[in-house]
Amino acid sequence: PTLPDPSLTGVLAVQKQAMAAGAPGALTRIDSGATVHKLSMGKADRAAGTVMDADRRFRVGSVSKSFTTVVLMQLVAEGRLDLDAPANDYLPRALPDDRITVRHLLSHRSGLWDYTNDMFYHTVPGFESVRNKVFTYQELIDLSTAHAPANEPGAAYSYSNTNFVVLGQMIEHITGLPMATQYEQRIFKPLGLRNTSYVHPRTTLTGSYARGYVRDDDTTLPLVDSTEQTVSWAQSAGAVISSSSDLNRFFAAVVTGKLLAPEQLREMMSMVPVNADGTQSYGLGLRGRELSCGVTVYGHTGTVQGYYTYAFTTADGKRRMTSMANTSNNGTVNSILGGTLEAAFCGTDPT
Ligand SMILES: C[C@@H](NC(=O)[C@@H](C)NC(=O)CCCC[C@H](NC(=O)C[NH3+])C(=O)[O-])C(=O)O
Repeated sequence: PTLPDPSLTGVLAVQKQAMAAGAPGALTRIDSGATVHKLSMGKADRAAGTVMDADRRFRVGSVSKSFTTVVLMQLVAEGRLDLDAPANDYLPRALPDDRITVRHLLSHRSGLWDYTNDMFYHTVPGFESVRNKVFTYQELIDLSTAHAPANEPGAAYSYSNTNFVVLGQMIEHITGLPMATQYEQRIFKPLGLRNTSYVHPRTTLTGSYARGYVRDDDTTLPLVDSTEQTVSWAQSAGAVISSSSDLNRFFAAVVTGKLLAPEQLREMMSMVPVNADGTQSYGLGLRGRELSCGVTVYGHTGTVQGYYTYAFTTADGKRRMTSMANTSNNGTVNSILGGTLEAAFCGTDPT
């Protein structure tokens, strides 16, 4: 089906509402065939008064999970591991349950507790206590396995950062190479993603970037500049830095088979509904969203201190959109920002 044209007034209205709800700034980039739309407003740096622009780099949070998945699925294609084998076959230290498979980790069905639930129970104190910390994968996994699992392996979808920390440890254990090298050699370099990097545990962003501001649980308190952090609490689950242009190019490359063989792409895009009306689904390290105009888009969302991201493409890669607002711990901003999907892919206005 041909998609309606994007509604640029719709994107601007969504971004304006996101700012009214507390985001210092917002950016959106739509690539529709050869046409590029770049929309931005507000501030990239509140103290300096620097205006936002759509080319700035930012922390993408869980969109990193799709990058980690591509690396892992390439290893599957190379015969280095089997999706339905026990994860314990490929780890330096066994998880408590041998029934957890690699696929369970990729689809958030392992039941492994998400250690960030405790780590960030109090948003700003939790952030301040880890922002300069460097964790090993094992330390994060141990934080998780100190808790009972959320469900039996395979029994339910329960989103957990722990799953993708285990997958990062698994990839390094199998290949003997750091995730940074894997991302660079298998994705960043082949696709020419010059504004994408994995610099864990370095805390600074380079080049032109947006600063991020996390909101305190006490919303009467000022925003906290959360731009510099190791993101060691997330690593292969959330530490990639990228840009709207690079994320649009990445997801188009994924769905058009530039990074994965057909069998592995089919596995990654085999979606399971995760909400009551089935409009939201999860495949392997990939979110699916069915929009009001009947099109399903594929990609990932991201939430890291100071940054909300939506990065999605149509199944044929012809239209893709990345949207970011530089605040977090503000559910209103996050759900408002999701309105850019409707504007970009269905041409609707949020009026
Ligand atoms: C949901 C999202 N997940 C991610 O991007 C991962 C990497 N982020 C998180 O798990 C949230 C960490 C806390 C953020 C903090 N929140 C709190 O501290 C809450 N007390 C904040 O909002 O800055 C996804 O998959 O789409």
